[in-house]
Amino acid sequence: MQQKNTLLAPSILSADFTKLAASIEIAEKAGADWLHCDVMDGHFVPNITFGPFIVKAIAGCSNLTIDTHLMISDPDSYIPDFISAGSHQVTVHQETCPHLHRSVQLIKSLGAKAGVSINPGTPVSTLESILPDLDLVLLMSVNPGFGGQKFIPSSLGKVEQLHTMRNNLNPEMIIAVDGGVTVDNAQDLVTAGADALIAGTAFFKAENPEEAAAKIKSASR
Ligand SMILES: O=C(CO)[C@@H](O)[C@H](O)COP(=O)(O)O
Ligand SMILES: [Co+2]
Repeated sequence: MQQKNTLLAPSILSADFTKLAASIEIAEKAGADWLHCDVMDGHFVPNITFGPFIVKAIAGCSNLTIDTHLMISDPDSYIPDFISAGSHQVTVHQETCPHLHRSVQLIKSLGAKAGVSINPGTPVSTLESILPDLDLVLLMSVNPGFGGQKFIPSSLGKVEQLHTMRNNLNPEMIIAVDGGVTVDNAQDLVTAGADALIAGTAFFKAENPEEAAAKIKSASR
């Protein structure tokens, strides 16, 4: 099988918000592939971050793929705003979408790639019906709401399970892992089937972000 490079998506949540443009430049220079934008509403998750206005500012000063992670209730009402703001990929939570197929089709109809995320407590099997329609799955390896949490070890088995399911149903679909990713667990995650790794703390709080990025991106399968 052809060896693929691991995609790195620094989470802007861990960046210095007083120096957003400089933080984005650090990510670009370090060879990041996506910029991960964590949108939280204080309802679905116990924290509030930012909305389309900030995503637009981020997209305006970056050439990277803008990967927007919506941790909000009723995402359908806001998907158009986040795509107009410059998101190339929009991921919704399975737990927030009673009509998941409709939400996914809405994202695609507006020209963005569509992703679905699941919480650590949600089984991978719940994605089976929607998998053929997806561009990516964002597997949460912490409970969503905050950066800087510890990786939940059982997530590794979920990546393996999803990898098998993806090979059968949608081989082109990307598996991304989000939460507690470090230079030390990156290789295990990629071996299990991850294609993209989201890294907030491990990238922006690293002494040398460029070195951290190189280590994470060197993980291969
Ligand atoms: O979506 C989330 C948390 O809800 C993540 O994207 C985190 O923001 C990643 O941060 P680290 O765990 O890598 O510090
Ligand atoms: Co995220």
